[in-house]
This record gives sequence, C-alpha cells and structure tokens, in this order.
Amino acid sequence: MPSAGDAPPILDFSSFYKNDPAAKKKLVEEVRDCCLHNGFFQITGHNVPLELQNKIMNWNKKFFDLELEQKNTVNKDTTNTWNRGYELMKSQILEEGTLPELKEGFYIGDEITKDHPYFVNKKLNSGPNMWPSEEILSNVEGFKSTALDYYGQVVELAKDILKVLALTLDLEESWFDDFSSDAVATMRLLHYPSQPADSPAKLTRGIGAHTDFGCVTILLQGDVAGLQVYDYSTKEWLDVTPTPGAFVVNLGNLMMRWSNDKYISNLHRVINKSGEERYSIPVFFSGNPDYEVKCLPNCIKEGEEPKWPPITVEQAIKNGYADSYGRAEKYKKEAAAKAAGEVLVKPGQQVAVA
Ligand SMILES: O=C(O)CCC(=O)C(=O)O
Ligand SMILES: [Fe+2]
Repeated sequence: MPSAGDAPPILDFSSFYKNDPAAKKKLVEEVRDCCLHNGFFQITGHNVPLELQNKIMNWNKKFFDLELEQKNTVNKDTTNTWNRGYELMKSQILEEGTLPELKEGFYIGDEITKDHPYFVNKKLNSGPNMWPSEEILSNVEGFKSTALDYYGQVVELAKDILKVLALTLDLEESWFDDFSSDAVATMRLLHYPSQPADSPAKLTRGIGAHTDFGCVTILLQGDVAGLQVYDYSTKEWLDVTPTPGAFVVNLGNLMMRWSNDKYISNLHRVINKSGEERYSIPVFFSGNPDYEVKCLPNCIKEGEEPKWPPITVEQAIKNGYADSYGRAEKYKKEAAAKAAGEVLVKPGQQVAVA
C-alpha cells in the first residue's frame, strides 16, 4: 500500500497479459491500493514499444521547434471547433491565481471524417486532425503515421487498464466494455519551456495544480522532470521522476464521480525549473460520449444514496473544459483592463498580474 510521502509506485503490467493468476491478483491489489490512495501509479511491462514512445517524442520536439507562424497554420482556435491542432503558449490557467501556463500543445485524436456521426452530431472533440503541410514539416506523413500508431496503442492500453480497474471493484473484466467502445480519447503533445529565472516562482506554472477531467490519463514523460503529485497528508508535492518506458497512469474526475468518490482523482502540476525544455504526451481517455455514468456497483453501502446524479461522459468533460479556459480568458481581460487603468476586480478577490 503506498503511504504518505511515496511517489506513485511502478507496477509491472505484464502480469495482466500472462497466464499467472497469482501475479494478476497481485497487480489488481496494487492498482486498487493506488486508486484508493491518490489515483496515481506508473506501469512498465505494457505492450507499447519503447521505440514507438521514442519516435513520437522525437516528433513532439520537431513539431514545437517550428516557428510560431508555422505552428499557427494549424492553430486549433482558428482552424476548427473540435479541439484539434496547435494551442498557443499561455492558453490555460488550471490553478486559480497563477499566471497563464508556460506550455504549448498539439492536440491529436482519432482521424474522424466529416461524414462520421460524431462529427455530424458535434460530439466531444470529434473531427479530422489538423496536420501541418509537407512544406512546413518535412515527412509530415511520418509524423501522422507515428502519432496515430502511438495513439491507437495507448487507447488499447487504456482499455486494458479499465479491465484491471473492473477487477479492482470485484466486477467482471468486461464491465467497462460498453463505455470503452467508440470511445473518445485525446492526446496532447506538450512542450514546457524552462521557466525563466526572473519569473515569479510562486505564480509560474508549466501546468497549474489540477485534476484531469476524464476517466483515465496515460502520460509519457520525456527525460526532463517536472511533474508533481500532491500528497494531502503531508501537504507536500511529490516528484514523479521520469522512468524510461514507464507510463504514469492517473484517474480523472469522471472515474472519481463514477466510483462515488471511493477512487481518487488527485491534484498534480508541472513546474519546469530544470533549465531544459520539457516534453510530455498525455492521452486522456474520456470514453463513449453518450454513455451515462452513474454510481458503480460496489461503491455504495446498502441504503445510501449516490453522491452524484447520473451524467453523460460528454457533459462531464465539457463542464471541466469550460472552467479552465474561462479562467485564462478572464485573466487576460482583467490584465488588459488593468493596463488600461480600469478595475474589474471586486474587493476581496485576488487576481495575479505579471
Ligand atoms: O506534462 C505532464 O507531465 C502532465 C500533464 C498534465 O497533467 C495534463 O496535461 O493534464
Ligand atoms: Fe493532468
């Protein structure tokens, strides 16, 4: 059982694939302990090849090495409404009161054509990807095939992790299959520049303290540290040191709600003080957008009411987005107003301005 002050343990996921009931049972118990403790663990022994992880990480660097105007040819805010493509530095504030975040992103998902029902019905994050042209990024086809291969393999891994999660709740391994079929998942390539020495340390974030909105997140860290998980009992931030080949897995708010708050969606953040560029790739597995999430079996005592009413996957995720982007917009408006000498802030309300 992880205890206070421990970083997320590294578990050997290969026990899930082997025909060794005792080893599988041990894995299930370890995962259950982590879900109850802070919803974070790391895995090795999965089926995603190290070579593919390295290849997508190299493309990650190549993409962000492009000039800003080149990246802006696939800017997600000017080219589409379904959340694919390039996201500018400082677009999000996940932690209230901190500065816009020192990270830029590139969003990729399933290649959904414009005649697909998810696109036609404007489902969550569903539509064609935005790839730069060959003139801008040479061998863009290589980028595309690596990204989609990696994405597909990590989505399969997410489904396997859900099978283990079902077992942790004493449910059939297939319990999450309907939720996982035709699932929406979004991957973001992330680049965190090293934070400038003169930036206000208390307010500067690569990504501010937050919990993830979806069901389960599978994160590949490059070789530069910066990810931290909050430990409520010691009130300390624990470093999650990158381990080659390992994925960091964490539960999101949807899983916490679904389990009636039995399993934890934990606060985490990134601060890059390394002096080096940091790259990472989270894949957020949201699930089937129409699936209705209501209190899981074995997560409620007899005679008790569930803490949360049912909600569709789509609605739950959209609620999360609205909060974080709204905050960055509000910040920018207030900063602009302040520069213009206006005061929008009510007494008692704190706004951080650089
Ligand atoms: O980059 C990382 O290590 C973490 C990213 C993260 O927490 C997120 O994108 O939600
Ligand atoms: Fe996160």
